[in-house]
Amino acid sequence: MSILEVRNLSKRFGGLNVTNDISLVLNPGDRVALIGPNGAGKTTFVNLVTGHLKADAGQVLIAGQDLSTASPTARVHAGLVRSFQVTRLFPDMSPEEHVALAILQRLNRAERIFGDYRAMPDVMDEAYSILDLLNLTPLARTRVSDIAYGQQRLLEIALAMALRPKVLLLDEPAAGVPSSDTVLIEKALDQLPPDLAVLMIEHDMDFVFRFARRVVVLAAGTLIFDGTPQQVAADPHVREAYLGSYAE
Ligand SMILES: Nc1ncnc2c1ncn2[C@@H]1O[C@H](COP(=O)(O)OP(=O)(O)OP(=O)(O)O)[C@@H](O)[C@H]1O
Repeated sequence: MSILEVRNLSKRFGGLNVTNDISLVLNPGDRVALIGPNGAGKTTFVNLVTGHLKADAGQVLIAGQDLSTASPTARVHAGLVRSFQVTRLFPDMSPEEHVALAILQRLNRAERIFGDYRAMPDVMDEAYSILDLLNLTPLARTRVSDIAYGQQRLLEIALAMALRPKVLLLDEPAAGVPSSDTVLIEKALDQLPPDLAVLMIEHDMDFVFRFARRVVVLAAGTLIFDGTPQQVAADPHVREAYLGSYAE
């Protein structure tokens, strides 16, 4: 069964068709890059899928459940999780604290947030398995303000993983990261659970070609291509709409 199914999703802003009858299916284990020129409607599409924007028409099914009118929180509970943004991290807190608190929140034990989570072995075990997954264990007790930006971005993904996603939505995970550190992000993404479906908005085409096994292209609100990275580079419509000089 597909883990995310988007059917005929549409959204207009004033006279502009920002999302034009888009359908998309993600299966467990998919690694999909969502690309398109600036203003193509990528962010809007993701906001419609997460429920942060209301669609004019269409359906969103998560693990077979129709959640088209459900709140963003209900969609998170169903397994659709978007990575947090660095701007939402607390500079004085450590990665360990961030991840432990995210786990407590998921477990509805947030009332114990001010208790000592270090005395909760289940929370600590899970926190460290997530920190390990993202290669953050050596920095577990360092203040976020003292860790490199690339590792802060990994912490965003760690927080999303603490919510036990079935589908993980990533918004340009390597944006702003110095090129010397993008390999850290790539390595960590390679370690994500194989049955997790990942949909990533990404502009960096080198990154896309290394990460994605499937590429979806939006142009002017319309899905114009869904195929392999090898096919995308050769598709004349994509070249015309987007890749331009990159594909030459
Ligand atoms: N709240 C809004 N009200 C009106 N128009 C909007 C709104 N949000 C986005 N738009 C317009 O919808 C179009 C798609 O924007 P969107 O941000 O989804 O594109 P994008 O592909 O994510 O772009 P980028 O790569 O630059 O982030 C743009 O023309 C944008 O100006």
